[in-house]
Amino acid sequence: MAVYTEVSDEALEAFLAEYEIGGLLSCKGIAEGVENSNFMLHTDGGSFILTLYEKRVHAEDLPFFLGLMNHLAAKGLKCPVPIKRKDGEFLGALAGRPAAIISFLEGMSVHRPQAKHCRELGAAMARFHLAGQDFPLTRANSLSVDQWRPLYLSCEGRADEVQKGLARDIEAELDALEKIWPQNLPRGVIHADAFPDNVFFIHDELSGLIDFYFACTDAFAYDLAICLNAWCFEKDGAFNATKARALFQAYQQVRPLTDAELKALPLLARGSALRFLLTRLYDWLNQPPGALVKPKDPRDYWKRLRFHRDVKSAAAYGIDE
Ligand SMILES: Nc1ncnc2c1ncn2[C@@H]1O[C@H](COP(=O)(O)OP(=O)(O)O)[C@@H](O)[C@H]1O
Ligand SMILES: N[C@@H](CCOP(=O)(O)O)C(=O)O
Repeated sequence: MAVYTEVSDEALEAFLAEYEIGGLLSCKGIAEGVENSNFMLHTDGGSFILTLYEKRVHAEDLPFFLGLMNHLAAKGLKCPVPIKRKDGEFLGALAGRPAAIISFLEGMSVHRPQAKHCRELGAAMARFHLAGQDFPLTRANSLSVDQWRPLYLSCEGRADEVQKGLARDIEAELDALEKIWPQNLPRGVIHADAFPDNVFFIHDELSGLIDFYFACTDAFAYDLAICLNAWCFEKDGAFNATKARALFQAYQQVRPLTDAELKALPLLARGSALRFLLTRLYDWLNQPPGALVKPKDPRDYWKRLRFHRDVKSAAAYGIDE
């Protein structure tokens, strides 16, 4: 369960007194999620999500994340809105952690995405990329190519504990990708974690994106490569070209990809697979004793990485070049 920090009733009451959202009716921990402690909050003013930011979120990045949600919502994108405190700030502190309240978004994530969901996602990602273009803040991607080797080294040569051969493959991939990682692609604000658990639907219609806590300034096509890996592979690891085609077609109807972006896609997909392989590997090898959050299996992303290594062009993803 993703509640790492407990909150006392007294501390919560004092925290809520800084807002104008009415009195507390209930507050319950939310089981889903990996990174932060989340609570479902009901007050006289409505339903909200209370988040206490944990290990991977740095306090100095929070104005970017919260400001971005506010900016996107103002532009009509479906996403939570951060709630302002009486002092005009989005961010406060609770139980020794930075904390914020955001609006509750109706909808449910889909466990087995179909092509129609990928189509909805593609259009939403393109709208998101366009809506972020005049967001004034920037944030470097702290999990991009230059961070992958340090992340791997922090796993202390233990990759083969997960599966024999993994270490050799990761090292070869790092050597290759560090040399040929695409530069100068169209860039702007990307979500960087638009996995199915972070996209809500109501009756198969996308009702909003959540969890902007990996958002950063990077290549738009890299964001799509992340979606490709997260949405277009089956549970058994098989690639589904119909879903990929739906994702890219819908994206391109709103924001056409440039030739350079199309050419770079196989590499971006490899890099995206390596990025999630590495964070999952780290979490797998560093499970805190008694942790209730089950780490995700890094091997799923190893399979994706090997798939993309053999891809020669974006045509393999169902895109007409
Ligand atoms: N604005 C929101 N509206 C409704 N539910 C939300 C909202 N934000 C988060 N949640 C719920 O909390 C869960 C965890 O949120 P998430 O931001 O993904 O956490 P983490 O960053 O810890 O992974 C989500 O799966 C969802 O159930
Ligand atoms: N999406 C990442 C893990 C981050 O979890 P989230 O709940 O913050 O999306 C992965 O699948 O490795």
